[in-house]
Amino acid sequence: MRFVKGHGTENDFVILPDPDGSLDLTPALVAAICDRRAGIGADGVLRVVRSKALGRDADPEWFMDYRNADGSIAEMCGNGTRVFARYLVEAGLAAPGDLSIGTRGGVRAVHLGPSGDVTVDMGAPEVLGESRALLAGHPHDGLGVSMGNPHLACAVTEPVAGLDLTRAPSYDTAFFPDGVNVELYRPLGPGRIEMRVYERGVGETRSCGTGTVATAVAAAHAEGRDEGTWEITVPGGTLTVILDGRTSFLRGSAVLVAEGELSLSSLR
Ligand SMILES: N[C@@H](CCC[C@H](N)C(=O)O)C(=O)O
Repeated sequence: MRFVKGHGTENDFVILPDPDGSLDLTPALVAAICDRRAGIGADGVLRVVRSKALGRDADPEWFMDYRNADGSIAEMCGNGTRVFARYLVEAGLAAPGDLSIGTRGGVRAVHLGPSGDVTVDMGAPEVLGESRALLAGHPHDGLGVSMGNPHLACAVTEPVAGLDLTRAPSYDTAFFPDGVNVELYRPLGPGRIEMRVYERGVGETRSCGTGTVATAVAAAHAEGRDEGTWEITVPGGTLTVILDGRTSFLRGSAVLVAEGELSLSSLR
């Protein structure tokens, strides 16, 4: 079957056009596609399917069926939504400008700007409360935030480049019964943050859209506010997050870099 490869600030995805929902996308197939040696390699898969084919008749025409690299399902993916929108427009399935995309986390309004940036209305963040992660034996206190999917955003004082993210952080499984994405962030000055992330179902990635929004929420919360604009630098680039007290916006680049034919029989 045809595939397209794309990324948003180096959070990379294999896009599988499956308009009628006929593909049997098992966790094992997703893991095989995302394998960086035996497959295409990616942080996740974006299946492009008509909402109607899934019985989601009230949703917009296109549904983003997002899967993590280990085959697990997540409620939402911010960078994935931006790359998905780029694909819809470049494939001629949606007009440039404003469009809506169905996700498990709800309908997301997207704007494709003339400069190449893609902005998503990520919805209202939900503050879950304080919790703690253990990273390479070191405790890190943070703020739990739901962006549809669960996050724990922990402030650190040292440069994030020096943190050991080679192993999964441990966390309070009673607080996060469905697992959690852990962000480590360092404020650099007004509206500027650097961040790294260990994603549930993936491992360390070079960017995480929902994670940057959760980080902005935690940074704002620490200052007793819920509004502002942040430039958040991740290993794969820089994303802009805007909080207006009601909703949140994520803005950044989204590019398609390759397309080809996937041998499903070999991968299976
Ligand atoms: N990279 C994504 C988040 C993907 C889902 C996450 N790993 C989870 O399991 O919740 C983003 O850009 O938001």
